[in-house]
Amino acid sequence: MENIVELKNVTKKFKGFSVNNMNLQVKQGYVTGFIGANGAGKSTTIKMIMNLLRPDAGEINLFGLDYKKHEKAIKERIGFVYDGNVFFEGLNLKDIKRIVAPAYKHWDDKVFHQYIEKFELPINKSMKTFSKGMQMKASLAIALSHQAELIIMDEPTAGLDPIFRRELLNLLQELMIDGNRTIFFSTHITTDLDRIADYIAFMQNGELVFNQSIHDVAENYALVKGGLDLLDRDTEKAFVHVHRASTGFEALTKNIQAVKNTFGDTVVIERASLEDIMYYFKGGVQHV
Ligand SMILES: Nc1ncnc2c1ncn2[C@@H]1O[C@H](COP(=O)(O)OP(=O)(O)OP(=O)(O)O)[C@@H](O)[C@H]1O
Repeated sequence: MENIVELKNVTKKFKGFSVNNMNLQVKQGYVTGFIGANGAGKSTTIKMIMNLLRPDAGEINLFGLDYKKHEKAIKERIGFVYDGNVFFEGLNLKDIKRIVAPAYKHWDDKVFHQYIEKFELPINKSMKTFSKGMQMKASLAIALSHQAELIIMDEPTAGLDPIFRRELLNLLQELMIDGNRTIFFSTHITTDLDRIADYIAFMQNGELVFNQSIHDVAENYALVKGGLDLLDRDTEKAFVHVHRASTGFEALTKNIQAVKNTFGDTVVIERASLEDIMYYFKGGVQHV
């Protein structure tokens, strides 16, 4: 099975916001980073993938199974790391483990204790005394202790200090070595993705803009700089969005070849970072 998560024409409407007709595939054996501005709909999508929120229309399959018939079998195979305390606040990790472990067929006590030690978490202290980073670590320790094939994380690096963030990225890389695991996670820290992501799914205003390999993103998107005299209604079509300044323009293209054909060497073409891409897509008029 190539796609471990598959959303087909998924729609979810809230007052003032909707996820529209979303089609998303998460490839097995790879790390997919899920990006988008605040309020783009990432958490809503993740909640639907986790069956914490029901779509109004469309289909969601995980491991080729649907939640209606296979909820337990699906959840068994997922490690979910959530930004926030999903556990009972008053409990300590020992109690939580006692509650959570029996729910998983493949719970591994030894692995759990290894992570608790590695993350330097107190096992007898109430979770309400944990810092945000400690709560994230606890959530991660549990997610990694039942041989999950798919790890889903909603902003796992938010609130972590830079050292643990780097350690976490290394750990995720290690987890990928056996080739059977898939990781899907949302983040605002796009530099983390340069380090570990194979695919980038980019969402804006409730719609998936693209889901491409990081290599294809680098091949397709670029920043273009040049003089204002080069711009007219036709040449501007080569761009997602153009910023004008008195000194010239800077624009994002999703078709480098078209830019080369149109402008030749009258413009400068530079690599676009994921932040550049998000920024320009947010900018307004889109020729997509
Ligand atoms: N239960 C709900 N009822 C009504 N509106 C909601 C609900 N949940 C989310 N929304 C709205 O849906 C939109 C998308 O929110 P969502 O949390 O999915 O965005 P996000 O991309 O995860 O943002 P962030 O990066 O800030 O976490 C927001 O406008 C939010 O207010």
